[in-house]
Amino acid sequence: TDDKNGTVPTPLTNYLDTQYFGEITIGSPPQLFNVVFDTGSANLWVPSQSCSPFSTACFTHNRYDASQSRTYVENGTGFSIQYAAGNVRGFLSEDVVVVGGIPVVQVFAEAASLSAMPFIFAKFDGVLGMGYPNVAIDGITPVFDGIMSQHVLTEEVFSIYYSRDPKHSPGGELVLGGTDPDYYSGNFNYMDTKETGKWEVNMKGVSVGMEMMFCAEGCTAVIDSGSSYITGPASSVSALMKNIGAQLDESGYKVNCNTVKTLPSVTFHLGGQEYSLTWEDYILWQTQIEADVCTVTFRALDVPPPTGPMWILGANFIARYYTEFDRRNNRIGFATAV
Ligand SMILES: COCCCC[C@@](O)(c1ccccc1-c1ccccc1)[C@@H]1CCCN(C(=O)[C@H]2C[C@@H](N)[C@@H](O)C2)C1
Repeated sequence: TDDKNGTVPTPLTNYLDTQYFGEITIGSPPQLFNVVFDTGSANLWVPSQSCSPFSTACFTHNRYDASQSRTYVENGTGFSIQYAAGNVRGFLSEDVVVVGGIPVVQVFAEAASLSAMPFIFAKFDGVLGMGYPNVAIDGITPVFDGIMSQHVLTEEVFSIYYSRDPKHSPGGELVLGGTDPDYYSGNFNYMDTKETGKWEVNMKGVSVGMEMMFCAEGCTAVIDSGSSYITGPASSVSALMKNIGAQLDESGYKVNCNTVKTLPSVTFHLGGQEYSLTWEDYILWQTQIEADVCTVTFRALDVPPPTGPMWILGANFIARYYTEFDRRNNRIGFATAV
């Protein structure tokens, strides 16, 4: 991979279009970890060597061993993070983290306990939050802020490409300091983030087919590279699922695979532009032995006001629209992914 603005792009792995992650190293000599680059959070954590052998989720992943690193600095402050599903508990440590070829001395969390659900299903080891400092737990300076303060980036931006087809390689790419023209076509359309210091924007509405059906009076859209799916208010998502004839079962909304090609586009009105997803973008078609399964990659999630009501645009959106996260201008840019 050639050099882009002083950094090396990080190729990402795409696991079944639902988990995207890439490699970083921590410590000297470097210890390898696969992490989700998550714009919806702002902390770095990886499983710890000191985690209990009974913590299956921890035991089946790469673990950081402080005793093997000559650049390790003890901290010991407690740490815990609660996700929509799952939680992580541990303690803080400091060491040299290398992301996209750039070293940064970083305070991160060693996870001593990981909830079995959902981390036993994780194909990655940890999470590297790419969010703003004000959402960082314990006020820890996030990795990207540590990199920006070194003034090695041509532009204070990072960009994410997620592939749509697990068979293509690479499954995605993170660029620090720029964008990668290999993965988008046309121009970027930009929109300012809300003043909250989060990767979220004002959305003007959500249409199904030609009809504006949701968020007509405006709402918030979070652009979240750490979410597999799109989430929306439960009332809106259930109305949308009813409209496309989807049934909710224990693992999400399903549609009959032979109706899929007739499904309407779902359009998100952001920054004066319309971003449409077709069935190819929002249906996960899994060929199984007995019958194919077609999962709708939308989930209901109610976030109470004042934060909500909100939609979270995750990997299935980013896979269609190559995304540039601009910390210099506090804006997000979308271009058509190729
Ligand atoms: C694109 O790749 C996405 C990675 C998968 C995310 C995820 O699907 C997952 C699946 C299996 C095992 C673990 C995790 C997982 C769990 C927690 C953190 C990171 C990954 C998450 C499942 C629960 C809801 N969800 C979030 O809240 C996410 C929302 C996001 N902002 C994070 O903070 C947590 C997404």
